[in-house]
Amino acid sequence: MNKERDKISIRRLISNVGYIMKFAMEVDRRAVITIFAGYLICSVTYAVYSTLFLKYFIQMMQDRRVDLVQAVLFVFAGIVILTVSDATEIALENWVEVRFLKVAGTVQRRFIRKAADIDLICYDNKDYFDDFVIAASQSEEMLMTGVMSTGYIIGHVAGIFTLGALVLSVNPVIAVFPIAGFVINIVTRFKITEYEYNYEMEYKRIMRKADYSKRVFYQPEYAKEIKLSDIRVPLQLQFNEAVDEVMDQAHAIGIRIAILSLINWIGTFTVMSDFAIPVYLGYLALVKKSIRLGDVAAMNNAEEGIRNNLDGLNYAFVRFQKVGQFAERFRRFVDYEIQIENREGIRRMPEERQTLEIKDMSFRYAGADQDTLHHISMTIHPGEKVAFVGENGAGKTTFVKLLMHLYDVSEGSICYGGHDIREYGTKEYRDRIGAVFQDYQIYGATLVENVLMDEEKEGDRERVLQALRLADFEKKLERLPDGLDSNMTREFREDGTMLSGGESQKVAIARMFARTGRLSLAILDEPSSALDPLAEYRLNTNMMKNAGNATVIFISHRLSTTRDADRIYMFENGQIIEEGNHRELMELGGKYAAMFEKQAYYYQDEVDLEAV
Ligand SMILES: Nc1ncnc2c1ncn2[C@@H]1O[C@H](COP(=O)(O)OP(=O)(O)OP(=O)(O)O)[C@@H](O)[C@H]1O
Repeated sequence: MNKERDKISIRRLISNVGYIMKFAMEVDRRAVITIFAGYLICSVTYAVYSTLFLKYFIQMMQDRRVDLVQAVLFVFAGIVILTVSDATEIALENWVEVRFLKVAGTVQRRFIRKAADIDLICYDNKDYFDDFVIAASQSEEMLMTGVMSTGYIIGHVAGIFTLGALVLSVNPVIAVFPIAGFVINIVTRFKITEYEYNYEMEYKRIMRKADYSKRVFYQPEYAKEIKLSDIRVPLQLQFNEAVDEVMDQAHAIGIRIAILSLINWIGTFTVMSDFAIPVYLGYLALVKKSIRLGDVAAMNNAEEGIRNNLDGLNYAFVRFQKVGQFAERFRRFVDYEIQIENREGIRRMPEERQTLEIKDMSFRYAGADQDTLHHISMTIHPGEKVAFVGENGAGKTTFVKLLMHLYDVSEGSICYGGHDIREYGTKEYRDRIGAVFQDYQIYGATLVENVLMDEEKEGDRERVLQALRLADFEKKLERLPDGLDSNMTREFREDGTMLSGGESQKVAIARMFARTGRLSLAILDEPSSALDPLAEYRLNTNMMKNAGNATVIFISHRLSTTRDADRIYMFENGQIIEEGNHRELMELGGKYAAMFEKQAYYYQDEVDLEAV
């Protein structure tokens, strides 16, 4: 966690709280106004009851101005006022709980929509990512705290004004006591909150490491390796170190907080209220005889009320401080302007398949100190089958991510049909591209949804069946309990289907076949890495046969799969160092030829697939 980024000025803090309130009003104006009005009513009625009512009652009794019936009626009126005040508060608090479930739902819906649309670049930036995770996980709590604290503040300020007016009308000196207590309280409380907040941030930073180790020990996908290796040792060490560090921090901050709390308690409660006020009121009533018995009771209650309201105000401010700090992230998330994903474009995508032209293009990841791709140029005509090869980390996946417009290029351009792809609406452009990446996912949904990657509509089934057939998944499909409706993963169902690595990859590949009719460009990033040689062979033949007129770009480390490509590009350190078809590159006798020969040597015993 970046400490500098967490430091914000008081002005910014106030503006952040204002931002949260505006957001809350936008989501549920009625709830916010009801909360404010409710706390205002509770506070004023209680202030009136505990002072004016009591004062007149005692004075009437003292002066014997009332008979029994009047006294009973007066008491009854008091009970009614008190009941209204308390009942409003209780009802309000219960109502808020329920109402905020609705607010939370609305906020979560908005956040999920935004998170799904956020640019990929944000996932590469640790700070953005932290902002998003924290903003999304704490948004409801923060909104509720912000609104409730504002409600409390309105109530407390109204209470202080009502009671303050009464105190000032009797004896202004009495007002000094709660104010002095308030000052001690606010200074110490703010400091305590600052310590607590810093600790919380440090805790999150330190525990991220520990959480990682914990996650690794709990999750099934790590279980095999954990049992079969000693990776647990460094992870356990990491966990222990994090816990020790957190404990040291807690100890250091704990002592400071304890001292401040003591000062706070002595200053605020003991000296100011329990001792100073009663003594001063006693002096006024008994020695100076400047106030009456009713006034003593009313003043004592008023002072207590003012102090409680000031304390409440104080707590509300402290909570504001937290809300304001968290809101910094919330704001960054809500205000983040989605750049690529929501781009509408100024040009419609052409209906016909077009040439893809990359012109002197370079790319650098955000925060990186050098380019990952350098001055790449190439032209891919419609329907061509093109292979990208090269060592790990050479930049092949980055290049296809740029072709899919998941990032904007840093220099140069990518053109489709003669126009920069930034001129097309992102969604419309991507709609024509099918991609299977190395890190595809199988989702906790039915098989048919996993292939369509969309809701199922009428007439989709036949297409999905055909796609699964082409992806060589037919045999497995016959064995699935509910066929296309089988639930994948055990995320939500005990009896969910767990696919093997190769089977999952076939489902991912079927996604591509399910769309081939509509595709202009099919991208396969090592589509056959988890397949056995036979399945790989079938995949390649099916892909070439069924891609129709779509341009196919595939990345592969097994050079036996690239032989039939129209053109092969060899990547090295973010540059293209060789290009041509298999025969040309072999004749060139460069890096491709050397790599191919090395692989041929290792795989010479591989099955003669043409014969299968
Ligand atoms: N999100 C990212 N942020 C910063 N650097 C990245 C990011 N993704 C990849 N890189 C870096 O870019 C370089 C190229 O990675 P890329 O995945 O494009 O290589 P590749 O040729 O596809 O490798 P492989 O064959 O192993 O899949 C690598 O050095 C990698 O560390």
